[in-house]
Amino acid sequence: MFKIEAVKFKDDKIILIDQTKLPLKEEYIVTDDYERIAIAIERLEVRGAPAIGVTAAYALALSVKNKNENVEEEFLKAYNRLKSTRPTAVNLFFGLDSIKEEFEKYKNDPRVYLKLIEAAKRLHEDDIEMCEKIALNGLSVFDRKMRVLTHCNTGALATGGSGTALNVIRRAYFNGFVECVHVDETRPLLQGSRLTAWELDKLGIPFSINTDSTAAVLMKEKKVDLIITGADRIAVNGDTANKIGTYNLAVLARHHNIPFYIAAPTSTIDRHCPSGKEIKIELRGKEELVKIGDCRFTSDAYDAYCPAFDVTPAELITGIITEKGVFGNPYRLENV
Ligand SMILES: CSC[C@H]1O[C@H](OP(=O)(O)O)[C@H](O)[C@@H]1O
Repeated sequence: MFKIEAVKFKDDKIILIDQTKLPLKEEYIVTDDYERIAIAIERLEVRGAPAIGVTAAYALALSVKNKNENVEEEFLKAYNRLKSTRPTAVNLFFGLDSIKEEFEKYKNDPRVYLKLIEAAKRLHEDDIEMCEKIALNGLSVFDRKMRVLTHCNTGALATGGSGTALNVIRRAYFNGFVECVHVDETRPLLQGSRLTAWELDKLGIPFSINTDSTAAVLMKEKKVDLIITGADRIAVNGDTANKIGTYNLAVLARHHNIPFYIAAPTSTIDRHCPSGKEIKIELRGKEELVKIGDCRFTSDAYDAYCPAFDVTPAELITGIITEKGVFGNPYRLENV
């Protein structure tokens, strides 16, 4: 069976499928250079909170490969460069800090590279296991065959494993609980119509793509029974940052009395973040709004506002599906 992997580590190289080229081309980036990985994260050639955390961990480990002098200096240079790539997804910092902790233990040990790679592989294996537990726990939110709407991409392309929200949908489908999936195209970078559609097609799960602005009428016409999206950072009180347009869905879901769930690993919970007010939202360049791929469709002289994420307040979230279970309101996630 076709296996989708956002990131692989083989023969001391990181292998990424270039997500900016999907679904029309399947091209790969193969490198051991952390700077190339930093650029890949910034360009969203690899994207999705857990996927960038795993990828950055491998890249940081590689920064000390074959280094015999100035090892700590090189490591910290790589750490700071990778840390600067994208500000919102907490998994990036979780991955980098996991490797940094390991480096502090082994920085004077000749086996330091091997130890850091082992730590990165453990992080990757944990992510794979987390994805399956989330999918299993997510089954509890289905009480019948349901039509599910999702936003952005939260499948294997967004993680080190089989995905979060889209993995819940996948497992529910193969357990007979999903009739079809409504896929928000997810402007401006179209992670839905390009990546989620590609994954569902490979899985043989029935879906249809809709513009983000069509989600409201799908709910009004009672064509949606459940909404599940991913997350990039979850505050202790349950406020959740996710792809821009998620907040819209949560407000609409409340208006139409439709259950709205977030699916994410507990590594996406920021225990130092009391509420959504403290979450830094990444602003992307207006190029991403005035072009699709290389095709410009409006003047670049116009101003544009392009936040990559928005924050959904906890009171609009029915439940948060994690590998440790499904949590509900009121959220107190500092010790999860
Ligand atoms: C499983 S995390 C997926 C999460 O990441 C996406 O953002 P981006 O494509 O910009 O990396 C989006 O917010 C998804 O929900």
